[in-house]
Amino acid sequence: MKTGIPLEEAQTTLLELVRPVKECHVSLAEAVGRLLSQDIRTAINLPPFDKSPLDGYALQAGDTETASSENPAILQVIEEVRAGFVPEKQVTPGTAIKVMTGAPLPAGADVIIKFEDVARTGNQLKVMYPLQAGSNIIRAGEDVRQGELIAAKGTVLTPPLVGLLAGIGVAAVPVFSKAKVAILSTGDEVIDPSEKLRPGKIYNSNLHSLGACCSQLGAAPVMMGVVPDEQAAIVEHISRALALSDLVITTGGVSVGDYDIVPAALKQIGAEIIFWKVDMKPGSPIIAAQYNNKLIIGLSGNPAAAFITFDLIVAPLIKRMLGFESGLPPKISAILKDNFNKSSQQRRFLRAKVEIINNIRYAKLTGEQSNGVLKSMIDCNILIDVPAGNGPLVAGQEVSAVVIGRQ
Ligand SMILES: Nc1nc2c(c(=O)[nH]1)N[C@H]1C(S)=C(S)[C@@H](COP(=O)(O)OP(=O)(O)OC[C@H]3O[C@@H](n4cnc5c(N)ncnc54)[C@H](O)[C@@H]3O)O[C@H]1N2
Ligand code: MOO
Repeated sequence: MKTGIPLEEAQTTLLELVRPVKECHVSLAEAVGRLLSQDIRTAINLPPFDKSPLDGYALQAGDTETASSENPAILQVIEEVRAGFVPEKQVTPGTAIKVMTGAPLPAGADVIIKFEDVARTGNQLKVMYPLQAGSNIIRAGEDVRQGELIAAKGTVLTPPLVGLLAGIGVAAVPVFSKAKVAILSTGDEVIDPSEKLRPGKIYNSNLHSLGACCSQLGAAPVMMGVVPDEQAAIVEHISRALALSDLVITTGGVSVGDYDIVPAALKQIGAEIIFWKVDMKPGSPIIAAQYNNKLIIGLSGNPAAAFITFDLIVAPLIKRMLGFESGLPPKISAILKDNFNKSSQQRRFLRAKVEIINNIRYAKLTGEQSNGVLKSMIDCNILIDVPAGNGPLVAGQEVSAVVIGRQ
């Protein structure tokens, strides 16, 4: 078992151990935000046939070559075609077929003229000017052509893409399955927000913040509730969580206190401990283990520490399980807007928000930075990466940061 490893080693070691979960098919109504698990090529032209863009008459342009107001082309209307129906007759010289918007172009016709531009008496149609063959016709395949690649495997399904899939007749969309992520909180002091607060107890925020993170990523959280600081109970709950999910996250009980027994419980289950403790603050006591090819990640119980290690270490794993190519958060540099007065013996991540002013990117701290404070996560969309051994930070200095990109 490794201990005190750099964050990047923790990230890459774990990323190598996860694969996208299975594929499944979902309905169009459930598809937005999911990732395509296969390339999609269209089996049809869209639109599937040449059609009319307006309510008018389909005819042959050749009949109108010499047409004028004084000497109009006179045509015989032989049929009417509504959208959704097909013409029974063909347009031949001297004839026209009335077509509604969306109706197929009748065979033999090479131009469509709108109602407002003709005069009609009985079945007789007068066209007062010459028409250009090919005008006012929507061609088959104008949108997409049969065989064309519509979207590649790994593409996120957006509303226009969902619409296009519907347009080419894909009703069941192949997507990567939602990874099931079990979340379990440990701690004798932790109670459900629905309970009455009692002395010494604290409401369970981790279960819900991490469950919300999983949902936002597109995974399916499996909320396992709270388990007391008893090894047997933790063993039982983690075993159950393993059976119900593709990845297990626990919070609390990973430090060195007398009741920090998640590491011992993992060993009792027979899980292989991959590492314990990452060289970062907050969240350093994170533990990662594997059992039957499933990962179990034990995060610190401190709400901000749990959140930050989730963003930096767990979210990339979930993204890969959901089919994303690279789940690692991007890095940026920015000008610090505030002072931060503490020195950092350990590598430290500070909660901040990006602000762009006059094209310059600034990082503004979002509030109190201690490891239990959740409020400063609310506006946080970047984590400033302060190297180990750094002294206090001063407003105006350049810092590097990891984009967590929530909100
Ligand atoms: N002697 C040492 N003590 C501690 C060390 C150390 O190195 N030596 N490390 C500290 C650091 S850093 C951290 S981080 C914490 C990690 O402790 P645990 O992961 O074992 O977490 P707990 O002790 O169970 O809880 C920490 C804190 O968070 C509160 N908590 C726990 N679960 C929840 C929850 N679901 N929702 C809201 N709040 C929760 C809990 O009450 C504690 O206050 O260890 C330090 N100690
Ligand atoms: O790792 Mo604890 O690092 O302060 O939250």
